[in-house]
Amino acid sequence: MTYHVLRKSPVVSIKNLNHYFGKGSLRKQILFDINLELLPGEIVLVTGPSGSGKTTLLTLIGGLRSPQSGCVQVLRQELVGATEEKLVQVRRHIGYIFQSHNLLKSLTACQNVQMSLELHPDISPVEAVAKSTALLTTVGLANHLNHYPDNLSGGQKQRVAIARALVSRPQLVLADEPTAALDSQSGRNVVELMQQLAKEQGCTILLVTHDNRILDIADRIIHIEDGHIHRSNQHVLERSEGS
Ligand SMILES: Nc1ncnc2c1ncn2[C@@H]1O[C@H](COP(=O)(O)OP(=O)(O)OP(=O)(O)O)[C@@H](O)[C@H]1O
Repeated sequence: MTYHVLRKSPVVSIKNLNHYFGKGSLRKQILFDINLELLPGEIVLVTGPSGSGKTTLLTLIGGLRSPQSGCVQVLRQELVGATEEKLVQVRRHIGYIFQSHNLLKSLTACQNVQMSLELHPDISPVEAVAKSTALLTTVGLANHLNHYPDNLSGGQKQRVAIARALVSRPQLVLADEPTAALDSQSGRNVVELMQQLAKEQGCTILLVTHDNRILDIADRIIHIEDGHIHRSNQHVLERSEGS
């Protein structure tokens, strides 16, 4: 019973979130009264025109900037009014995947993945190598463990970034246009891999995209326009499977 309740409690719960950039006469509202819940294991896509506020929402949920008003609960922590220390704590339990993969050029694929485990003191260096090797093998890079990013293709770099985001088994993964720099087949492979790993690990994925070709991986699609959530399609897959 308790387990059931815990499973269903949201990973992200946002109430009445407004966000502004700039000061004085340049102050501009970017997000308007956002209300949103993400449940464990859900894959939720965020679509919307350029400049509509998608990345801003993602960075607020990710504790990469401080939310100014409303309630933003992430992994049971309130981020509105949180100290920088608390934000850092929350970030440790989130996996991030960005368009430009952000791999360190001076580190090999395996070292890039290991890096995200260094934040977890309970994982020894030997375990970190083993976990990183295992996940890079899962994403099809067993033969590229010691390659540097410059010697990997765009799709391979993005797969390293996925391994890095997921190796610590985060409950929440935030992805900002992870397929933008990839050709259509690599993009497809990358999101299917994210979907497979997320379902295996039971983590929630929030993914911002302009890429209509990947919408079918979503359990739910949220559409943002001019800082407002315009549509939130519940359980896309369930409905299309049932029809
Ligand atoms: N640091 C900032 N300071 C001031 N304005 C900003 C800042 N970051 C974003 N904005 C503005 O906020 C609005 C929303 O930007 P945001 O990047 O969230 O949109 P987006 O929907 O992710 O766009 P895109 O699809 O082009 O990435 C835009 O008008 C942008 O110019």
